Amino acid sequence: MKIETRAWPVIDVQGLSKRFTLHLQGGRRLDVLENVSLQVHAGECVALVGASGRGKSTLLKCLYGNYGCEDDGRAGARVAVRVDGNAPRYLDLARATPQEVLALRRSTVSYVSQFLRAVPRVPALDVVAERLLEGLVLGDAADVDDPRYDEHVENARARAAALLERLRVPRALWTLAPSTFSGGEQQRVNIARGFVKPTPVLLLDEPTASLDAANREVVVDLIRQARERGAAIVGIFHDEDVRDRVATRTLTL
Ligand SMILES: Nc1ncnc2c1ncn2[C@@H]1O[C@H](COP(=O)(O)OP(=O)(O)OP(=O)(O)O)[C@@H](O)[C@H]1O
Repeated sequence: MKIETRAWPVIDVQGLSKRFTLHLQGGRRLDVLENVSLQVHAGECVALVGASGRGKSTLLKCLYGNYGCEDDGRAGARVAVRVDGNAPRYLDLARATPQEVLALRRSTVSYVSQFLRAVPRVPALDVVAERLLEGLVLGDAADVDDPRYDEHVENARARAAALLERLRVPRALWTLAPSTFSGGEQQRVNIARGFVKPTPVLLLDEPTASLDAANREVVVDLIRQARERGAAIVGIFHDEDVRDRVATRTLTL
């Protein structure tokens, strides 16, 4: 489904601040983000730039709901959870319940983190396919009885396989759990998981960091295609060549 470009932003951050309180260090306070504003429309890719430690990854984690945002009643971050129809419906991340954040991740926001959090014993193919299975749980006794189970799992695995193929993950690895994979192989499984579902929002934390030139090209293509289908993308790309080719603008933190 192509998302129409509209006047309103899919991601709308207004005056966001984020501080950490280090309880084990006498309650020291780290002010990481100060009054950050960012609007991202469908089809845009905003690259976060700035020196190490300026809070680029922290901003992505706020948008993914990993980190709470400060809520002083005026500032905040919101993500449009309904992007069709005439008016967007936003989820305010400062006030969202854990269930709302989980639903947002299922339907709206995909996140490629720097490192894959590999679940022991789950094969690479299913790490990717799971993202497409909505509420179904692979192998769960109750779900196996669901009449849609076989068809859903087959479709999800076929789409996961196509993406792993495109990302050149050797077929012999698909049935193995990624915990023993090389850094680049793990990152490609991570990328496949992040891209397999065409969500309206994509958050990318150095998606090409441990990739060789050929795989970097595949990821550049995936990002451009996501933009073309209307995804709103925020990413960190230390490789300037990649950044220049995928980003529509930059935000300096
Ligand atoms: N959970 C946390 N608890 C305490 N401090 C944190 C936490 N997460 C991040 N920080 C601090 O926030 C600051 C910003 O970190 P962040 O990872 O967002 O920076 P960055 O701009 O992405 O850096 P880099 O380019 O090096 O990856 C750092 O000083 C970091 O130590």
